[in-house]
Amino acid sequence: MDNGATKRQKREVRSYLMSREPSIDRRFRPRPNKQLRLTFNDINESGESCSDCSDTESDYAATVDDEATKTTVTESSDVESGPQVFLRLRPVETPSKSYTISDCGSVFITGASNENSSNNVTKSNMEKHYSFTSIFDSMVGQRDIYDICVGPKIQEEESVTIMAYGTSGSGKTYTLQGDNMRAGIIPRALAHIFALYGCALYPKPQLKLINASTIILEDDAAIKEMQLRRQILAVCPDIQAQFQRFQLVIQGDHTFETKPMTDVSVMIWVSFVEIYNENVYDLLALSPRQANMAEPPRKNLKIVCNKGQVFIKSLTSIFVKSSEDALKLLKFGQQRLTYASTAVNANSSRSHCVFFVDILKFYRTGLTTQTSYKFCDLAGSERVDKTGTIGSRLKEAQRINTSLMVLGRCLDAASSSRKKPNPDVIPFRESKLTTLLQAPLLGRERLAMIVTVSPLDKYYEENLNVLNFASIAKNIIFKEPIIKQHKSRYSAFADCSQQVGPDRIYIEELEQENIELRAEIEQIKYEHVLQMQLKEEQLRKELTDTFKENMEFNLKQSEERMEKKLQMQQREFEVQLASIKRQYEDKIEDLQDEIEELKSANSDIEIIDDE
Ligand SMILES: Nc1ncnc2c1ncn2[C@@H]1O[C@H](COP(=O)(O)OP(=O)(O)OP(=O)(O)O)[C@@H](O)[C@H]1O
Repeated sequence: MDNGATKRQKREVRSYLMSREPSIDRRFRPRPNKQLRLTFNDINESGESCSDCSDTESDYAATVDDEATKTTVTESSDVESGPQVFLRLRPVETPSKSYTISDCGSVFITGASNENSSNNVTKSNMEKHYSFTSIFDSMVGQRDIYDICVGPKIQEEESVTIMAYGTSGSGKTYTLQGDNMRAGIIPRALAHIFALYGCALYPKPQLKLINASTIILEDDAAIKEMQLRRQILAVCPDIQAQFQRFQLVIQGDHTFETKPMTDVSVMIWVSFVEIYNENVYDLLALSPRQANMAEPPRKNLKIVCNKGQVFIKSLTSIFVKSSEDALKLLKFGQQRLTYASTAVNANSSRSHCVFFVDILKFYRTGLTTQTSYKFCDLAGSERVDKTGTIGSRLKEAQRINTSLMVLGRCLDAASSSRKKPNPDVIPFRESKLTTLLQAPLLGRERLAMIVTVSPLDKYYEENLNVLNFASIAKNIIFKEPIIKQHKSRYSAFADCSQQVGPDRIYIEELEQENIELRAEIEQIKYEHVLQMQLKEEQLRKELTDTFKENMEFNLKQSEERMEKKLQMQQREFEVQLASIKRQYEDKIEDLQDEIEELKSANSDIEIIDDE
C-alpha cells in the first residue's frame, strides 16, 4: 500500500465525534491566526448521468431547450474568503468555569479541569484557544445574531448557506427558527427578503428553478404552479397569531429598506428537505390525489450533480407571495420532520433539514439571475456510548454521527488541500448531506456556520469536538471566486431586446399583457366555478328555506282551523249545556211547586183530622 493510501485509510477510521485530544492531533491544534489558501477546480461533474435530470416536469420541456439559453454567467466576488464561523453559547443555569471568552471577544478558551470527564487527557488543565468570526454569549439575542450573521448577506443579495451545528439541545433550531415569541434567523430573513424586493415582487410564477436551471414557465405550467400553491397553502397549519407576533418583534428589531428596482420582476420559491437515515425526503411533497390526506407516503429523492450544479431531482418548490406563505410552508414541513426524545433534548431533530429560498429575477432585457439561501439545521450529535441509546434511536444516532463525521472530514480534507489540491480527495459523496452542500463546502458559495454550544461541564468532550470542527472550518480560505448570483440570458428575450425602437417595447408589453390575461382568464374560470358552487349552495338553501316556510305556514293555518273548530264546538256544547241546565231547572221548579202543593194539601188534611 502506498503512503497516500495509508493516510486515507487512517482518515477513514478516525471518528469526528470520538476524535483524539486536539493537542495530540497536530491538525486539530487551534490555529486562530493561521489561514490556509486553497485553490479549487470546478466542482467535477458527477458520475451520475445528467441525461436523467430533465425527464421530469414535461410541462416545462418547451422552455428547457439549451438553445434558448445563451450563456450562463455568474456574478462573483474576487476577494479571497473563507467560511464565517460564529459561536453561540446557550444560556444555562450554572455555566461551566472551563470556558472563557478572550477580551477581544473572538477567541473561546477552554481548558479548566473537568471532573465529569472520563478521558484522562481532557482532565488536564491545558488551555485551548478557538478563534471565531464572532462569539455570542448567552446574553446575545436573536436580533443581533441575525444582524451580524445573515442580514448583510441578504441586503447584498448574496447566495449563502447558513448552517447551524452543535450538540443536541444546544439551540440550533432555536437559532434558525426561534420559538413562539422570539423569531429566529429564518422568519427574519424572510421578512427582510420580502421587504427588500417590495413592489418588484411579481405575483405570478413566470420563472422557476428546475434541475438547477432557471426556466421560463409556459402559461399552463404557471397556472399549475398557482394551483399547487393554493392547494398546499390550504392544508398548511394556521400560523396567523404567531406570524403577527413575529411581525411585531421583527418590525421592532429591524428597519428593512426596500431596494429601488425598475424593469425587474422578482419571484420567490421555497423548498424544504429532510435527510433522515441517509434518505432525502421532500417535506413539501403533496400529490393532487393526496391533497386531503394527512401523511403522504415518503419517497427517497436523488441528489444529482450536473456540470458543477447540485440539485435534488423532483423536489417540490412552491411559489410564495409573502413571508407568511413561506413561514406556513416551513411549519408544514416541520410537522413532517422526524423528531424524537433523546437523553439531552425532549424534542430532538433526528434528521438534517435544509430550507431553501430561491430568488429569481427577470429583467426586461432577457437576463435572469438567481440568488439562493439555504438554511441548514443539522441533527444534534450525540454520545451513544454515554447516553445508552438503543434500537432505532441508536441507528439514527449512528447515521447522524456518520454524516457529521463525513462533514468534518470534508472540511478537514478541504483545509489540507493546499498540499493536495485535488478536490477528488474530498469525500463529499460519502454522505447525502455533504453531497448536497458541496458547493458551499468547496467555497463556490458563501458559507456561514453558527456553532451552538451548551457551556456545561457534562458536555465538555462533545463541545471540544464541536469546537475542533469549527476551528477547521474557520481556518479555510477559498481562493476560488465565490458565486454571488447565477445569471443566464435567454435568446428568445435577447432577440427581442435587439429589436429597436418602440416596436420592441410594444411587443414586450403585448407579450406580458398576453401572459397576464391568460392567467387572469384561468383565475376567472376558477372563480367562476367557485361562484357557481356558491350559487348552487345558496339556491339549495333558499329552496329549503321556502319549503320550510311553507310547511310552517300550513302547520300554523291548520292549527288555527283546529283551534276555531274547537272553539265552535265548545260554544255549541256550552249552549247545549245551558239549555239542558235550564230544562232541569224548570223541572226542579215544577217539582218544588208540586212539593209545596203537596205540603199544603197535607197540612190541610192534618187540620181537618184535628178538627
Ligand atoms: N439561546 C437560547 N435562548 C433561550 N433558549 C434556548 C436557546 N438555545 C436553546 N434554547 C432552548 O433549548 C431547547 C433546545 O433547543 P433546540 O431544540 O434549538 O436544540 P437543538 O440544538 O436544535 O437540538 P437537537 O439537535 O436535539 O434538535 C429549546 O427549548 C430552546 O428553546
